[in-house]
Amino acid sequence: MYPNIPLMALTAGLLVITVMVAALVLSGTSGGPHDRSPGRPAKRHDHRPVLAGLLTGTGAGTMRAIRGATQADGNDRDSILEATTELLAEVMNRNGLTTDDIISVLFTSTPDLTAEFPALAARKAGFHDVPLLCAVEIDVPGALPRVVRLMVHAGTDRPRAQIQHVYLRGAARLRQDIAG
Ligand SMILES: O=C(O)C(=O)C[C@]1(C(=O)O)C=C[C@@H](O)C=C1
Repeated sequence: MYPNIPLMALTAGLLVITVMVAALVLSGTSGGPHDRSPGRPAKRHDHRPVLAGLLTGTGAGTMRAIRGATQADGNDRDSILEATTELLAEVMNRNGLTTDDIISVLFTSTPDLTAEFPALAARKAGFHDVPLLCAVEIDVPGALPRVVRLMVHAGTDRPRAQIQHVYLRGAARLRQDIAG
């Protein structure tokens, strides 16, 4: 009696497709990246964050965006790296994140900060395999000088209402409405 190889392959293929479709459907129904209901917590024994985690490629839950900003003391390498390192550490700590949870980080510097890329601070802090990008902020007349801003995308089980956005030093005045 020989095993029916084509039938076994077909069965295995159908099983894989079924699991993938189930994961997609479940992650889209609640707590997934397309969930527009603000702050709806996951159920106690909810398996959906795990499936969503598989889809985000991180250890956990839904992809969330976290904002932050700080002000460097001056346009020199040490000041930019020091301010950025502090900001990143606060974002990670206040939101209970590890580098495994991070999907990407986008930085901007005001046009007066040219001495160093803020991304270097992230690499020094261990974000080696995280996609990073730096850009120049819009040069709005009268805007706060020497500001490093960031946007972190991370996989997390926290509902959006519990995300802590971090504004430090002189940048604390920028978004008093959302700063944690
Ligand atoms: O959140 C900040 O860092 C701000 O300065 C505020 C603000 C905004 O108006 O929403 C302005 C400019 C930045 O590009 C991002 C956001």
